[in-house]
Amino acid sequence: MFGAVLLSFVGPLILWRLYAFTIKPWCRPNEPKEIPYWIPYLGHGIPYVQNGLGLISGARKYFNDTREPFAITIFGKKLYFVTSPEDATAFFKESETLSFDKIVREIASSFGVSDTALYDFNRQPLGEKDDVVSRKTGIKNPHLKSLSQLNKDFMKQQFLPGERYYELQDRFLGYIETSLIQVNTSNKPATCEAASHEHTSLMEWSQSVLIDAGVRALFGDKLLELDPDLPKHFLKFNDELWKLLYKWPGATQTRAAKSQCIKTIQQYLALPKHERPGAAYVVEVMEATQRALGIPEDDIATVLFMLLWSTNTNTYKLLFWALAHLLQDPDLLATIRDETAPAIKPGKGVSIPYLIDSCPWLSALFNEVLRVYDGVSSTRLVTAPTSIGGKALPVGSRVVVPVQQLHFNRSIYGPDVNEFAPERFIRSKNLTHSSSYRPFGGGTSYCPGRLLARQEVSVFIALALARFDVEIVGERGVPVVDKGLPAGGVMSPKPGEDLLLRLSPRSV
Ligand code: HEM
Repeated sequence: MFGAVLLSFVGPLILWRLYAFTIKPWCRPNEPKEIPYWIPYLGHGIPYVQNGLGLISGARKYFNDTREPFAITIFGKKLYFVTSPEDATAFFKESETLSFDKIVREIASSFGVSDTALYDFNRQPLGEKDDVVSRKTGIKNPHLKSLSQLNKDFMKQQFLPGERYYELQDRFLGYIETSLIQVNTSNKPATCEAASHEHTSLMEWSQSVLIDAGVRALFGDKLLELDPDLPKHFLKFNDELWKLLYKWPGATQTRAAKSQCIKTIQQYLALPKHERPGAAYVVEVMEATQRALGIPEDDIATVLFMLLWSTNTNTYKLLFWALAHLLQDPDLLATIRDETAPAIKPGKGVSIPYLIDSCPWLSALFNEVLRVYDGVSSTRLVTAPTSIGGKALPVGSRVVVPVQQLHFNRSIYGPDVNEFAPERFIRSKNLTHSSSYRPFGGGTSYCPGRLLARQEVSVFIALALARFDVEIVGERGVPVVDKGLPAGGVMSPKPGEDLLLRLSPRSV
């Protein structure tokens, strides 16, 4: 009896598997091959959440490392993965049929932006008379763009060099500088909640200085006055955002952290303008244009929270890894301390052009940290028939470039690909222009914050080395990275992996 039931279940399963993974690929050679699985719908969902990077590397090797696009089914969705540099370039160029906007829309929905607001955001005005945003705010919109398209322009105006950018840069870097000036009696920077009275956690140091600067540079000081714990809620949310994106059950605490941040931004928005001075252009213009469209305040707060998230989600982790490696390498530390010293002029602040153009080892460290720890997976929705690497991608499917597959390509980076070796960027000056180096994506969604991210990390390191002798407490190697969770950005260390530091002021 049991045998018959088993057979009636197993028989069709074997037939289905034979059809899906042997016969169908044979009949349709122009479609990407798929990694076989046994349980329909589930596919490789669990291994993806447990060790997504390992699963993708395993899949690439399963197909003999040809780097042709391949597919993996994850919880009922078939994702197409692109891992060769040439295909990644095609992916970023193909902005017409591979839509990033639709993915942003899904992310916005996971953040809690309402369907009505999303509709308003993505609606293109039919003509000048219908262009309410332009009429009410005076913002020119000759191409009748939707508000979500205009937002991209606002972000570029804010984060790419120009008058508005320099204003933000001064404020951002000014906050970092102030945070690193004050040292209280227990030898820790004033803004840091250290792990003990004498020691500072590297992660807390990186988080407290950069998130504080990030929030203040965008919103002025008011937001942190309204909720001094905002950075804590933000970090809780940031660590677990993947649960919302993957609709993971039981993400109550993640939702609570998100709601807390949004509630504070809503309180901020409810204040009269004169009580919340110091907001950046991008915050002001996003608020004004959404109000013009009649978008409710809770949606405006959620959209501004997305802005806060996109500007702060990665950089503190980048700084953490840069310092974690630097502090284990006395020669590199001495080199970077020497080369950055001329950038710091007492009373005149830090010279950014000097740090960026005349400090090759600092740049090499920054580039190598991004190569090794950036776990970004650029994702697009296929909106019209598209072919990449000679393989047809079905309309409605998702296609992903997992950047780690490019950054650990032995044929590009050589036999030491698995080593942390900043000198590779000194040896090969053009490596950052390689199509296999894409920490900030590419094409129309090329990260507008890439310059600011580099400056934040560079200024922090230069000032920290000039102002402190930084020692690691105890015998610890570089913390172990958590490759298990679907990071979606710069990866975190595994829980409990951190470095304790002792900071002693240097006489400058
Ligand atoms: C280590 C730091 C950072 C990394 C690794 C990073 C990475 C990326 C990547 C890969 C994308 C493109 C996503 C895609 O095409 O699928 C992106 C987009 C974006 N990034 Fe960054 N980013 C960083 C820092 C920043 C900072 C500091 C800001 C703002 C100040 C920022 C703002 C944005 C925005 C607004 C977008 C969306 C652009 C669009 O919609 O076209 N990022 N980032």
